[in-house]
Amino acid sequence: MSRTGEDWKFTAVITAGGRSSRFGSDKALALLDGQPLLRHVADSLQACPTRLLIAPPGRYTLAGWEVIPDTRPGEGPLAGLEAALNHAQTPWLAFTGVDLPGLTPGFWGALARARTPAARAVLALDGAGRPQPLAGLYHRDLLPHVTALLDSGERRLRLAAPFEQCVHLAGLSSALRNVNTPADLTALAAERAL
Ligand SMILES: Nc1nc2c(ncn2[C@@H]2O[C@H](COP(=O)(O)OP(=O)(O)OP(=O)(O)O)[C@@H](O)[C@H]2O)c(=O)[nH]1
Ligand SMILES: [Mg+2]
Repeated sequence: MSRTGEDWKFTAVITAGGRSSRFGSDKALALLDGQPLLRHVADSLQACPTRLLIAPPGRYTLAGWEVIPDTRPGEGPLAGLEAALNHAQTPWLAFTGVDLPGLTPGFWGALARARTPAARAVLALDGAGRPQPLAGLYHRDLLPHVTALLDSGERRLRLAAPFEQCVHLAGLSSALRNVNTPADLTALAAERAL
């Protein structure tokens, strides 16, 4: 798929308002192959015409990315998705977090090609066969549903789209390596050095 073709007309979103409590320092800035994790993720979405970083103003500098503050700070990535849906410039958002440095343009292209007319989310399955909601395509029609979830006290990102409106895609789990702890990062760096 062409990186400049029709399919790249997503609003790219990185939600980056977390506390990195398991990592112990800001994991977005932790280095892998000499680059911050945030940079790895951003590079996978650089072809998107609009790029949003949901984060406290002043926390990160990422050229070409517009910083949008959380409307519900500290309420988790589902709240980050709500803020992003409110600012969507396109029908579809490519939404992810700071801690999936294995994402690539090819990953997003595969999700784009898996969309169906009825789909409102496209999620890849991880190595255990579970949908990974932190690296997915979400349609802006989901905004009222996401707001209703948050208003009711729900915080689970995996509920952002009703199951029957989700497309699930196998075969992409290697892109979904998630860094939550320093040990996760050490293991990933060791594998990449092989
Ligand atoms: N916008 C926004 N993003 C969040 C929020 N909480 C977590 N995130 C992001 O969601 C993604 C996945 O979250 P986690 O892996 O739980 O990250 P975290 O909350 O920083 O880490 P822990 O404190 O260890 O759970 C990361 O990109 C976080 O920055 C929030 O309140 N607002
Ligand atoms: Mg968390």
